[in-house]
Amino acid sequence: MAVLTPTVTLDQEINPWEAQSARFEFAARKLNLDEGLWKVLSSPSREVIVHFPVTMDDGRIEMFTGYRVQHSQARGPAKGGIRYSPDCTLDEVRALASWMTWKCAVVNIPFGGAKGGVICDPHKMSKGELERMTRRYTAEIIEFIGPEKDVPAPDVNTNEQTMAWIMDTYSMHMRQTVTSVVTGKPLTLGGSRGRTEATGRGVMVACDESLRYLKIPIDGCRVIIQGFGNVGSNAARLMMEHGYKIIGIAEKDGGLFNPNGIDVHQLVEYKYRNNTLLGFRGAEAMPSDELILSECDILIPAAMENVITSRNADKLRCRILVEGANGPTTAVADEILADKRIFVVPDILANSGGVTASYFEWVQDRQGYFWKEAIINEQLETILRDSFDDVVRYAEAHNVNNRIAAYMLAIDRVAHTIKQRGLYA
Ligand SMILES: NC(=O)C1=CN([C@@H]2O[C@H](COP(=O)(O)OP(=O)(O)OC[C@H]3O[C@@H](n4cnc5c(N)ncnc54)[C@H](OP(=O)(O)O)[C@@H]3O)[C@@H](O)[C@H]2O)C=CC1
Ligand SMILES: O=C(O)CCC(=O)C(=O)O
Repeated sequence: MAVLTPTVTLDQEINPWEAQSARFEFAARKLNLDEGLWKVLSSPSREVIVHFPVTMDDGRIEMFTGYRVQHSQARGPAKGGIRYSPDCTLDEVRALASWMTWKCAVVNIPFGGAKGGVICDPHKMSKGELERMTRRYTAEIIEFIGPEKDVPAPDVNTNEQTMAWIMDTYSMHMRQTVTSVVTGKPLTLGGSRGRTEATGRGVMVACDESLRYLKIPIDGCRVIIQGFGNVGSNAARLMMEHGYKIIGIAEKDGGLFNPNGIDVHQLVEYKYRNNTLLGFRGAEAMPSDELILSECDILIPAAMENVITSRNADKLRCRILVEGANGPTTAVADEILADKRIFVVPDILANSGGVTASYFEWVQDRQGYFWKEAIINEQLETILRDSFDDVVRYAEAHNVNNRIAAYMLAIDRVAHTIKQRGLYA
């Protein structure tokens, strides 16, 4: 049975909220989920939309629109990143918030799900403009966030500096320093060792476990990665150091291909200096959309949504797809990948290393005691390996693919908590 009928329009197919809802409904039906719980879980519990002014460097006032959507707080405070993007929409943030609920449940950490976004083009803004925008956005949503309510983190185009501004703005309003209001902060402001690399590290663990499950050796395993930001660059570096061969890296302005492997350390250095991958001498230039269709063992989309759709899924030439990004594959494409027998590690499992390390950061901030990096990495890897195992065993037991298994496992855990709390009496 198809998760989403292939007769949907492309607009419907690439709407992230539709993509999330299609998988939720399919998994809920399989679970025979109680009708009331279905209603509770199929829409976010709170959607905040704010319009706010920012003084730009030239003295102009610009109005910005921001969102913070909380999907569920049943298992604990809502948790999830904030993204800055000109294409950010409410439906996208809704979907991302729901994916956070399922992701935290898959790795069994005590959080619900939320996500935030501001419509802006951060590449065209100065540091001062970004700081003023971040502080004003924080002030606008301040009553809805907090260590016990909703804990933001970095996502696309936000980073530890953004988190430092949010933490400082929140603390100014509370009249005391509250580090645990956000995660992904700089180390000196209550950040955690290992958080910056955590999502990439988790992606590597997902690749290791997939290979172990499929009985394929790691050494020389050929990998193509789309996106060379936080997730993509850290996954690429850690994986190269671990014996993988990174043969392709695709970014918005073009891709790089080298069948003998790209030196990721040199590429990180090059991008830092030039702010682009273009012109790097250690690989051939190749258009990004062509690169992600090239033959490889593992493809890792680690940039954005809707990269693999009904238009290109049948052209993929990878054996394993590990979703570093949120929502890179549409529900229609899922069916095509299943027909091609591509082994998929879904986003809510594959990129869960970030929120798992965020959980460690939140715990450390509240304890006021900071752990060594080796302990963080070890605990992160244990949680991710166990969660991978839970998902693939669930998939085998229920004869569903890994994505539906992850949704079923997560929905069941959240539903159980709601019933236990008696929220649904
Ligand atoms: N950061 C985290 O901890 C987590 C992130 N994720 C998800 O991972 C994905 C990437 O996030 P993150 O690495 O943090 O974001 P970043 O902003 O750090 O990096 C995104 C990268 O993707 C590139 N990119 C953007 N559009 C395209 C495109 N069309 N083709 C190829 N590359 C593109 C960007 O290039 P440019 O800068 O030129 O636009 C940038 O290098 C997102 O889906 C995010 O939600 C999931 C879990 C945790
Ligand atoms: O670290 C976090 O809290 C959330 C990261 C995030 O936004 C995500 O996993 O998509």
